[in-house]
Amino acid sequence: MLPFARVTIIGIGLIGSSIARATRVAMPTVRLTGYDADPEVRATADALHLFDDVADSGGAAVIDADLVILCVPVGAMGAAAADFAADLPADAVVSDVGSCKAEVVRALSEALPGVTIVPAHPVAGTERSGPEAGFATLFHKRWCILTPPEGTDPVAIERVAEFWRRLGADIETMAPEHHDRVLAITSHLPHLIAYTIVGTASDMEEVTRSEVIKYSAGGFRDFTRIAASDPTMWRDVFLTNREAVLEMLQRFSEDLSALQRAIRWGKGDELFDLFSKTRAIRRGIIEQGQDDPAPDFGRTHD
Ligand SMILES: NC(=O)c1ccc[n+]([C@@H]2O[C@H](COP(=O)([O-])OP(=O)(O)OC[C@H]3O[C@@H](n4cnc5c(N)ncnc54)[C@H](O)[C@@H]3O)[C@@H](O)[C@H]2O)c1
Ligand SMILES: O=C(O)C(=O)C[C@]1(C(=O)O)C=C[C@@H](O)C=C1
Repeated sequence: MLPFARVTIIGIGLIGSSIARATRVAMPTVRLTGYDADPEVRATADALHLFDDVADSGGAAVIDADLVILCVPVGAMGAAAADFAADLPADAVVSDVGSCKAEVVRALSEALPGVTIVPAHPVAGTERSGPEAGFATLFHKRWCILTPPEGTDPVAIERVAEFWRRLGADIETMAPEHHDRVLAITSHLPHLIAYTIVGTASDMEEVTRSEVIKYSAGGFRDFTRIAASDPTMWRDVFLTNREAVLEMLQRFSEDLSALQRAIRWGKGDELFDLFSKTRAIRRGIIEQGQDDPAPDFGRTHD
């Protein structure tokens, strides 16, 4: 049996449009409705036939939904939920895909008192955004982390888990605060480093813009991909997951200073030991089959 029959997606960007595409493939009889605050995005979603219906208000979009998934930037979750709260059916389950969870859980619980909320985070994405950037296989073999508040109906949790399993994801459940600390180091800090390194390189007088482009075939190129990620999304992530990111940044700065000292004093053994350890970590990730599959999964550009 299908976990949900009428699914509404609020926010039709990379993630919202990927969920719509993946649902079409995995659960073709599900009735899909979409809504986005931006009328141009709604028109594009219509033209791409991503949904059975593209509604022109949040309320109209949720009126007969049994699952509503918020796919808006984390700083907009509370307002987007408040927008449809009055029209939400009493038995609907609300979920989201936000990249940080504690603050989103708080904002959704405040906007939707008494509603069953099962927050989720598919740990899958690209640097692109908007409805044209999505693709149906984005969630294949990727983690989807559920962070339900204590006391959430276990049946609702299992239905949301099953929905994501059908989109190809593997499920993990954890507390929102734990999620935010883990993702601060594995996702948020790497983005901050990429934004910094690309910004620094382009600011340096002797490294002109054209040289940055010309010599970016190596490691730097990987950083430029990450640093091309959506500015609104990432501004919201850093402001929303502030404490965990600052904690990880402090730890990272200390480790960076230790490396700086090792280079200054010619401590080759220290450098070699660290680089050997990190090489083993990368090999472990590949052996577990968790290497980034996205390049094979529908990207049309790099
Ligand atoms: N991009 C990724 O790699 C990735 C991965 C996992 C999770 N996420 C999370 O998914 C969410 C969406 O990210 P995305 O990459 O799809 O962004 P996106 O920019 O591609 O799409 C977001 C859409 O939300 C719409 N929107 C903004 N405020 C709204 C509101 N109040 N009501 C209705 N629509 C509104 C925007 O118009 C936009 O079309 C974010 O919370 C992000 O943290 C992103
Ligand atoms: O591959 C990328 O482009 C991503 O940044 C994806 C990524 C990540 O950091 O892993 C980014 C943010 C999300 O919340 C989940 C996934």
